[in-house]
Amino acid sequence: MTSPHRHAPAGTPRQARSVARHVAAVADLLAPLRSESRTETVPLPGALGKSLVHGFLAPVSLPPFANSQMDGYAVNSADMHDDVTEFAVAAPVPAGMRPPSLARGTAAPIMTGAMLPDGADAVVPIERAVPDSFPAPGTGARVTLPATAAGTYVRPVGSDIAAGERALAGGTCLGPAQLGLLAALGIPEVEVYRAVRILLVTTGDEVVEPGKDLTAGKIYDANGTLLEAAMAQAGLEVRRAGISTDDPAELQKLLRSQGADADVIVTTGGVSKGAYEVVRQAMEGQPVEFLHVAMQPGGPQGIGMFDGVPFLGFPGNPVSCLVSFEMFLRPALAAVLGAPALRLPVRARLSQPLTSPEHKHQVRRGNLQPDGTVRLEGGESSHLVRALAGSNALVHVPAGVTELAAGDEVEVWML
Ligand SMILES: Nc1nc2c(c(=O)[nH]1)N[C@H]1C(S)=C(S)[C@@H](COP(=O)(O)OP(=O)(O)OC[C@H]3O[C@@H](n4cnc5c(N)ncnc54)[C@H](O)[C@@H]3O)O[C@H]1N2
Ligand code: MOO
Repeated sequence: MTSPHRHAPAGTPRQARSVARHVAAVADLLAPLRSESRTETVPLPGALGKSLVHGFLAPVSLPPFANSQMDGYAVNSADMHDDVTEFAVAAPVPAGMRPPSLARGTAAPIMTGAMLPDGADAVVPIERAVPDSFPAPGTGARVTLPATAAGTYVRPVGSDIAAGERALAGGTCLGPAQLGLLAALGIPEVEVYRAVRILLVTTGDEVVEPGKDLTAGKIYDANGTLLEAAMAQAGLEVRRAGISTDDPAELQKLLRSQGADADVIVTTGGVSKGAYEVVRQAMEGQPVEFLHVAMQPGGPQGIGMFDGVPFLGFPGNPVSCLVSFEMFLRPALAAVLGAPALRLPVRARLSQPLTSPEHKHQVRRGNLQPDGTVRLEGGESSHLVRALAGSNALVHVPAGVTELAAGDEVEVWML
């Protein structure tokens, strides 16, 4: 008698680990990176893409004072009894200092952002004044203004954030907007987690540096550049150790000579089931596990420690190693440190049908269109770098889903 569950489906190792479990395992491995010893205080521009160590409260209110939202006249709305009221034009409100109080029955020319004088509670834009241009100061001019309610075109003190309110939470990934808020609050430097240092090694006797001659059986190293760029864009500090041959002793030497001060060692290739899996062999005797994640591409993975340094062994196919970075290393670092930011997940409609292996989470590459549809680029194979280069998104087909039709909704991550 056969049980439908007795055998793993073809191509899926029995003990495949789920994507979520592997993300958690990578996060556990990297948890020690969240340590006081890995923090630094840097001027704001140096904090871009890094994660804030401590949350903090606003030291000042924004705006710090009530000010005008328009170029126009500051008035006291209580002076306006009719549809239109004539005012004596007061001295213009100077920018950057406290203006004198507004005398009743007068309207003071005020520019956008200038402090509202005491006694004023509204601003009438210059376009609504008669005449609709500012008179020369001190000419005894008069202006007619329409009835205006208190608060009109006034930005109240603290209307953005009040002093003492939470400005940013610890673990926030600092992008331009967050750094802009810090600057607006008058904070010149912040304590962040230092950039994670990656030692990146690509492997394979067949792999040669771009620019060298391509002899029979050789291919150019795409992974080194692809991953270095992906990691650099995510704010990681990457050291390339070059290409290791398939000699495990050479790889060990390379890792020992360059890996000691790395936060994480990442290799590509040499992790599957071939006869010469250099990474597997180089890790013998180290607490490193080689396993299969129920994901396509990027199934074969290595994880553990090499000489006490956290180690991740990504598969050698170019798309597989990029997908491994996006699916495991980025989310794990985001969970542990708060940076890099997670990819933005959006819902999109497939513009064509697809099939996917039942027990694997499939990650296809695609192009999200302005109309909310996503067009798949290339097939599922993990050697398709040209299709990857034409994509702007990863398209997720969760385990358990075997077929999707054109028009079906999928989650995509914007790259
Ligand atoms: N019998 C099995 N064979 C394979 C399995 C399996 O489960 N059983 N898994 C397949 C999958 S899935 C993947 S992914 C690969 C992973 O292989 P490795 O990590 O051992 O990587 P390599 O064999 O070294 O290379 C795979 C592929 O990628 C090319 N490559 C390697 N490095 C680079 C580089 N730096 N730049 C560009 N291309 C690179 C390499 O030439 C191979 O074509 O294993 C499958 N096999
Ligand atoms: O994981 Mo492999 O990446 O399916 O080609």
